[in-house]
Amino acid sequence: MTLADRWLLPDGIEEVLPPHAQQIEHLRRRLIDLMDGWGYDLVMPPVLEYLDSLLTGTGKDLDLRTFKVTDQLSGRLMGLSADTTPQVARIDAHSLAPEGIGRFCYCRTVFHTRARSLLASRTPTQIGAELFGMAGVEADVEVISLMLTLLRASKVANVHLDLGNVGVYRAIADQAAIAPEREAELFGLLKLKCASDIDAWAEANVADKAAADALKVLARLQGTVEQLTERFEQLIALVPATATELNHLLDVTRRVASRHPDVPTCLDLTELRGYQYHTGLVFAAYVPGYGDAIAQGGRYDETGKEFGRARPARGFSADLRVLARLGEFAPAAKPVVVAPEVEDPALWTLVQQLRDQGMRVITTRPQDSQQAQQALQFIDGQWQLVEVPTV
Ligand SMILES: N[C@@H](Cc1c[nH]c[nH+]1)C(=O)O
Repeated sequence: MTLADRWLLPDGIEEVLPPHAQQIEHLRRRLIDLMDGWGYDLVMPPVLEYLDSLLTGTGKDLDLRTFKVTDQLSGRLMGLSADTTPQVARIDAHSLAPEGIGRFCYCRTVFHTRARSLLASRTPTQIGAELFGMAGVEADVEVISLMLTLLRASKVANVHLDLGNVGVYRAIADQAAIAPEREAELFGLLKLKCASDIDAWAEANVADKAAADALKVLARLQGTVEQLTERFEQLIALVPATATELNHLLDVTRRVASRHPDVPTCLDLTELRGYQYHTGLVFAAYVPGYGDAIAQGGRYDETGKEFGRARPARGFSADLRVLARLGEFAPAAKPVVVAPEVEDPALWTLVQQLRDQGMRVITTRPQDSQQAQQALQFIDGQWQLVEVPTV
């Protein structure tokens, strides 16, 4: 290993330097405060815990994405958290188990063995919110509105929203009686959104004619509410069990559109989310020029059951560093003052006062003070704040 190799960071793992680190930290405070204003309590789940509880109720995707280590104390396998959502579900079901509605938010680093996409980090700073114990359209509208408000506060421009519903797929898959070992194939094809391949797969693998036709319709369910109304009706005629979730999707879409008329909204029923714990409505926000969702979430009513308490659950997550990079959020710059390196109690007191007032006071030699707008100087027997002439 050469000296240069020793300094190399692994692929997908990065350090954040000034001024970006401070910008991200300011954005974090802004967004946590914002979620606090919506009644969401901050939680800090452990970064490392037993694998069993970390992966309860989640799909293979999250398992593959989780770094595993052996605990020297218990000999059991532990995992580094790759997603905060199941941990917050555990907090809601078990650690806190609030009587009424539970609203929680978080912001911390999670770890991925493989990045989620070519653009993503392997150590994203996951920020998000989870809402428990509230069912119905209002709950989905609240969570989506909070996500869009966070994106606006991050000053991310031109956001558009995609909405889907995993429950619709599930209803069709149930009627089609797809063998579990074949389901991954279909999932893969839907992810690629290639309608002709899905048609061929349905013909070859699904005996129930209505369910096979429904899969073909599903493969083409991408567009606006107006464009898809007729196909929704076709789908309900083929698989009546899809009706509840499709109508729910339409309700949520209309309510979100009326609250956020500036955010273009599209439906995409082939969007099935990666971690496979979602059970109903799913959504994701995109911006032009970034080929990946910048925030995503959905409903996952089953996860709490694994921890002894099933109740309605939905939430969203984003990578704070992506929001800071794509958004225009800029914290107000603090005034910079330089103070000379002189040991004088009067100067020390004044420096502390100015720092308490929110100024950035740097003790330095005058010749090192290029970035300062003001300086403390000893004039007429006392320390005074003077403007530094800009050159
Ligand atoms: N944690 C999920 C998003 C989510 C939060 N809550 C529900 N879904 C993700 O990162 O994809």
